[in-house]
Amino acid sequence: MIQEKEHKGVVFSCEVFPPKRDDDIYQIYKTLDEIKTLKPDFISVTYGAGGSNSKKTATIAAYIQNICEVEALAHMTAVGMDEASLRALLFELKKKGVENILALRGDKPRTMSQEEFDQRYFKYATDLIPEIKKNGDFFIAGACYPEVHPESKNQEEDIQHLKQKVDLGLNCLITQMFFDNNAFYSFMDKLEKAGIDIPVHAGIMPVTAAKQLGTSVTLSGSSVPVEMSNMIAKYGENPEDMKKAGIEYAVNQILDLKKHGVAGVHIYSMNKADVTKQIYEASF
Ligand SMILES: NC(=O)C1=CN([C@@H]2O[C@H](COP(=O)(O)OP(=O)(O)OC[C@H]3O[C@@H](n4cnc5c(N)ncnc54)[C@H](O)[C@@H]3O)[C@@H](O)[C@H]2O)C=CC1
Ligand SMILES: Nc1nc(=O)c2c([nH]1)NC[C@@H]1CN(c3ccc(C(=O)N[C@@H](CCC(=O)O)C(=O)O)cc3)CN21
Repeated sequence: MIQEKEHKGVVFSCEVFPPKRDDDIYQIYKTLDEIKTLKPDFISVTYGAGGSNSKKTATIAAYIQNICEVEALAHMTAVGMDEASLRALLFELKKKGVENILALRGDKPRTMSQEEFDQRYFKYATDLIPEIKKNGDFFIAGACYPEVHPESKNQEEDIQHLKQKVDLGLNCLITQMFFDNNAFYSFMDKLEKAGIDIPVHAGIMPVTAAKQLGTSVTLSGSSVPVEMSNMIAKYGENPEDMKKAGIEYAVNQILDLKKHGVAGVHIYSMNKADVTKQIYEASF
């Protein structure tokens, strides 16, 4: 199980996603074999929209936990689940030796109608956490939003909901990606005022290709600082230079976060072992 308290220094973790095609599973194992040499404190695995990938998430998490011998954090999204499917998935994870879960509400899957989404069984991550606790002794992480969740009216409301989530017994938080560290620092001040004192891991997305930014911003609503748009304007057309600049941007973010006493850094690796390795080596 992830043991935050015993950890000395800044916790380092990263994130992979299950391949879309079943026959690409060996590629992700190869990626994980490379990432594990960095000895991350944990590696998280995303969960396919609506549960289509839940088997793959559990399989990959088991590989991380049992073959790589790195703590695996399995993402779990409530949106397509009910009590029975949740229990079955928890049973499956337990059986595979996976003890850490990122409890998420989840995005609306493309294949789900708005009506189905509105009538979902678990409304929020807050509904999912007690169900997980009922079914075993898991380490539970949650998501948080330095620049406010896109569906929230304002930051006060968003932090109130976050406080409810934390009070249900979360062990740590992982932030949505952000490109402006000041957004994170001001968020952390507000969390302290709200009495939220569990470790917060800063989510860093290396933007190593210009087209990546569009998808990321659509998902997160994160603001793009002028340094980043300048970087894309300057290097966007040249893949090699863009990759270098994107890595450098992430490294600078991390070095500054460490100076400010961040508890952990979570790299949205996007299955790119070489990018993750370069960032790790330059910043840890
Ligand atoms: N896979 C990942 O690593 C990450 C995924 N996400 C995605 O972000 C989205 C949101 O997921 P979560 O943060 O888990 O959702 P959440 O359920 O904690 O919050 C979603 C929205 O509902 C509001 N809310 C929360 N609890 C509420 C309550 N009890 N009553 C009324 N409103 C409430 C929040 O303020 C927020 O606007 C999902 O689409 C998730 O998949 C976000 C960050 C990381
Ligand atoms: N709203 C939201 N949903 C998520 O699933 C999510 C977040 N936010 N924020 C944190 C991480 C980041 N995640 C991401 C970020 C980017 C892509 C993305 O760019 N996907 C592309 C291509 C991926 C590739 O093959 O390189 C896609 O077309 O799916 C996917 C998941 C998953 N997580």
